[in-house]
Amino acid sequence: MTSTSSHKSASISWPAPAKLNLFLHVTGQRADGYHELQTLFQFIDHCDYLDFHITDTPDLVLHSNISDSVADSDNLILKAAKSLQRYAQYEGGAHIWLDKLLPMGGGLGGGSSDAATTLVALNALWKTNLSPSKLAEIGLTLGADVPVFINGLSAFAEGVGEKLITVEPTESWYLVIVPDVHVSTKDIFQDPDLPRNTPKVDINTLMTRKWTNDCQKLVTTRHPQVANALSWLVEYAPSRMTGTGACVFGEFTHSQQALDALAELPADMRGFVAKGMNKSPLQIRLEQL
Ligand SMILES: C[C@@](CO)(OP(=O)(O)O)[C@H](O)COP(=O)(O)OP(=O)(O)OC[C@H]1O[C@@H](n2ccc(N)nc2=O)[C@H](O)[C@@H]1O
Ligand SMILES: Nc1ncnc2c1ncn2[C@@H]1O[C@H](COP(=O)(O)OP(=O)(O)O)[C@@H](O)[C@H]1O
Repeated sequence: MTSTSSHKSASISWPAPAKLNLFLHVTGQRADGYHELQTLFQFIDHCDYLDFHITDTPDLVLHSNISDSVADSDNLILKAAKSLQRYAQYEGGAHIWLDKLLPMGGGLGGGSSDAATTLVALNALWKTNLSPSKLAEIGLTLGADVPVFINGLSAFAEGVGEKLITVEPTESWYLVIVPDVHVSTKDIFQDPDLPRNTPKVDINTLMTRKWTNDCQKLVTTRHPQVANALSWLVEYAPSRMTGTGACVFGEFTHSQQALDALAELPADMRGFVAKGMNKSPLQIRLEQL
């Protein structure tokens, strides 16, 4: 059930941060059609926020500012809450408030992050006490990016994104541009022009190699808005796309450099400055309980 009510519980919000794919390689395709990836995930301090009010009755109710664009039956927050309730055979429920601040479908992983925050927060509030690895297993059924958000640490990922090794890339400052276009992950992975056989890289070479995104060429060819954003951004910093797009990010050493570039952003582009974080804001919130 969705309500557009603006009423919020008094509890302190739980963050659901965005991620960047600092690089993204497509290394193969599985028999079920899914693609094998190698990627480097880092969180940024730009988040959605969720509030939870637990109830004795089993209803799960979502109050959100995206109820017009995402139906309840599709919303990963309700799917996550239902999965946990079912797995743990929990008899109560929850009212959940979502303050959606992250752009949707931009390769920042907001939907997966909302799902991860729901699993982590309700596991704590319902006292269902599932281990992080069990939560990640439940999360993986909702989206390939959910496990890294549950794990809460920057990671080199393989498989479809579920095999995680913790790494600590530099916590740079990023100028993220949000092109005004929706890129369908499914369409990109179905396109015959997507390169699918990048040789696997060795974890020991990660930090010294040039970071690239195998989906970028295809997405910029299909979507001039993404190409325009990148050609503007590369004048200021090393830049590339996150996930299957559409967002692109430039990497800066100091916040002021990123803010100076943001101040020059053409009027027809939208963007924000964020800090890379190797420990996610969700993990930090959890440790404060
Ligand atoms: C590419 C990545 C990298 O972080 O990010 P996003 O750009 O979505 O954030 C993710 O792995 C996205 O994973 P996930 O969020 O589960 O993808 P979905 O939107 O569910 O995938 C839509 C469709 O894309 C295809 N797909 C997705 C992931 C993958 N490794 N191989 C695929 O072939 C499948 O056909 C799937 O049905
Ligand atoms: N809570 C949610 N927040 C955002 N998108 C959601 C949510 N639940 C389901 N979705 C669906 O997931 C799609 C992908 O969302 P998102 O995770 O923001 O992008 P991406 O996978 O490109 O990083 C959205 O277009 C939307 O249809």
